[in-house]
Amino acid sequence: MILDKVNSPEDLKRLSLEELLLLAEEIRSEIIRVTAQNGGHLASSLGAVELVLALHRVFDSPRDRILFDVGHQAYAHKLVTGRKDRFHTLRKEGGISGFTKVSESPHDAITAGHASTSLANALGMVLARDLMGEDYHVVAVIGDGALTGGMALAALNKIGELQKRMLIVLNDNEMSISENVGALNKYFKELQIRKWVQDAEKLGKNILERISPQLFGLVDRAKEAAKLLLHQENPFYAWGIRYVGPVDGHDLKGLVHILEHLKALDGPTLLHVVTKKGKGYKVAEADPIYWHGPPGFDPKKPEKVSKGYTWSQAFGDAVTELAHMEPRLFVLTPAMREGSGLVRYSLEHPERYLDVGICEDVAVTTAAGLALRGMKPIVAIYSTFLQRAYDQVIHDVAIENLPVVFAIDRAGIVGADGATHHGVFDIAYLRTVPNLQIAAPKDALELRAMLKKALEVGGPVAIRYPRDNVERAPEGVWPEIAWGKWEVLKEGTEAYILAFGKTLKYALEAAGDDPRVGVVNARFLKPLDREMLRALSRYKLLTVEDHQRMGGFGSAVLEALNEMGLKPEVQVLGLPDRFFEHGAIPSLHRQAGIDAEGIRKALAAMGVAVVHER
Ligand SMILES: CC(=O)c1sc(CCOP(=O)(O)OP(=O)(O)O)c(C)[n+]1Cc1cnc(C)nc1N
Ligand SMILES: [Mg+2]
Repeated sequence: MILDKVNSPEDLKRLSLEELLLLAEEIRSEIIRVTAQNGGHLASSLGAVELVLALHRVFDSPRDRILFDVGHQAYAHKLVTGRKDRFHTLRKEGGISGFTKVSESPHDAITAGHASTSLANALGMVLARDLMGEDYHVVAVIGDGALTGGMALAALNKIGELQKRMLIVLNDNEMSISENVGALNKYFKELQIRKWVQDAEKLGKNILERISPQLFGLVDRAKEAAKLLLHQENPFYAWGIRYVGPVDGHDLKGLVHILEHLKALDGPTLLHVVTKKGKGYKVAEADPIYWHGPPGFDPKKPEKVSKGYTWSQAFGDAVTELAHMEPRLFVLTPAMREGSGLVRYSLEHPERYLDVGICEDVAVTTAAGLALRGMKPIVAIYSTFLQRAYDQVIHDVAIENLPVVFAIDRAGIVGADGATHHGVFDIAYLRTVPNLQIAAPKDALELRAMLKKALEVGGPVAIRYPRDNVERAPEGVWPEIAWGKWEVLKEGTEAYILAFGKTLKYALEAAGDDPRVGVVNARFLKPLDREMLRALSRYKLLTVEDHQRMGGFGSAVLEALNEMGLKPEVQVLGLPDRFFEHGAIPSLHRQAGIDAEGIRKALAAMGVAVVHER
C-alpha cells in the first residue's frame, strides 16, 4: 500500500501524481473501514480527501499551519500526519480524537469541534507570524456550513481590512449536517451554475489586459469596474478578499496546480472548492445527512441503523403535537434539525420552523424578537452549543423576562465527540441568570408536562435532557406537573439522594431496596423545592448530577441550605474540575463517580453502606 510509505506530509511530496491518486483511494477505504467500526464523521471526511492531499502536497505542515474548521473532516489529515497506526482508535477512550486537537499532533493547528473558529484563529496566527518576523503559510479550511457562523463572517471582515497573507479554502459541498442554509449558500450555488460568470470574467480580463499600458489608470479603473460588473455581489471582494473559484475539489492535479500559484500571492485569498459530501462511497453520496456521522456499520452492506427512541425524538414528537394546539409556538434550530429531533416538526409546521445555520447567537436573539412580538419560541439547542449564545440569553431574553423556552439536548457527558461536545456547563452558566427557570425531566412524559407548562409559566425556561434513549410517551397525553416541586420516588430512613436529570436512574439503582436510602427526583433546579429540602434536611443528603460539580445542582442545594440556616451532612457528586475526553458514556460516568457505584461509595463514606447484591 502507498499509505504504508506515508508517515508524514513530506512523504507526499515524493509521490507521483498517479501514486497520489491511488493514495486517495487507499485513504478512502481506511476511513470507511475504521468509521464502520467506531462510528464517526464519514461523509465530511470522504469529501475532503483530495483537498487534504493537495494541501499537504503543496504546503509544509507543521511549519505551515493548516487549520480545519470544526475538525470533523480531517480523517485524511490524521492519516498522512503520522497517526495511521493509531487511526483504528478513532474516538475511542484513550484513542485519537475525532476532531483536530493541538495536544494530539504538531500538525493539528487548532483544537476544534465547534464550528466557525478557524478564521479568527488564522488571523491571530498571521498577526503573530508577521510580528515575530517569521515566514510560513497559514491555511484555513472552512466548510460552507461553518461559514454561516457569525464568528467566521466577522473574522472575514477583519481579514479583508488587515490584508495579511493567508489562504482560506472554502470547502463547499452545499451541506451542513442537513442541507445548508443562508443567502451566501444560495449565491455559491448560483456561482457554480453560472459558468458564464467565469467565462465572461476571463474574456473581460483578456480584453482589459490588451488595452495599451499608457492607459494604465484607465485599465485599473476598468478592472475595478469589470470586477464590480462581474462580481458586484461577490461578498469576498466587498470584504477585500481575493476570490478564486469555484474549482473542482476532487481534481487532485488541478488543486495542486492552483494551490502552487495561490501560495505565491500576497494578501488574503479565498479559494472556493466544490466537493461532494461522502465522495467515493455511494450510500454516503446519496444520503450525506445520515452518513454525516453514522454509528458503526457493515462496510460491505452499509445500512442505516436505528439508534432506538431518543430524548431528541421525544422532544420532537412533543413540540410537533404542541404546535397543533398552540398556534403561537415557533421552533428554531441552529443547524441541528436531525440532531434535535425536528425533522417531523419541520415537515408538519414549516411556517413555524427556522434553521438559522450554525449561529446559536442568532437563534436565541431571533427567538427574543419572536417573543417580543407575541410568539412562543422554543430554541432547540445542544448544551455545548448554547455556550455560543450566553450573552444573548441574558441580554436579549432574560433581562426582559421574555417567554423563550430553551430545549437543551445533549445535556451531560455525550461520549465519542469528547471534550468540545460534552454538555456539562449549562447549569452553572444558566442558574445565575435572573428570571431563567431550569428543569430536568425524568422521562418523556415529564418532558411533555414540562414543555407544555413552560409555555404557560411565562419568562425564560431551560429544560435539559441527555443524549440517551428514553421510553416513548403516548401521543396526546399531557400530564399536569406541580411546577417547582420535587418528587419523592423512594422513602428512606437515614439518607436521601437528590438526583437531577439523567443520574436519577443511577440513584434508584444505587439505593436498591435498602430502606435506609430514599431517592428524590429533584427535577426543578430553579426554582429549587426549598420546602421539600427543608423537610429532608434532617437526613443525610447526597446530590448527584451529570454536570460539572462546581456551580451545578449540588451547589444550588448547598447555597439554599445555607440561606435557610440548615446544616445537614451533604455530599455533592458531579464531574471534577477537569475536561473529559472522548469515550463511552457509562465509562466516563464511572470515572466521574456519578454512576450507581460512585453513589454507593459516597453513601458508604457517609456511613450508609448500601447492601448491594451483584
Ligand atoms: C461535528 C459537529 O458537531 C458539526 S459538523 C456541522 C456541519 C458543518 O458543516 P460544514 O459545511 O462546515 O462541513 P461539512 O460537514 O464538511 O459539510 C455542524 C452543524 N456541527 C454541529 C455544530 C453546531 N454548532 C457549532 C457552534 N459547532 C458545531 N460543530
Ligand atoms: Mg458543508
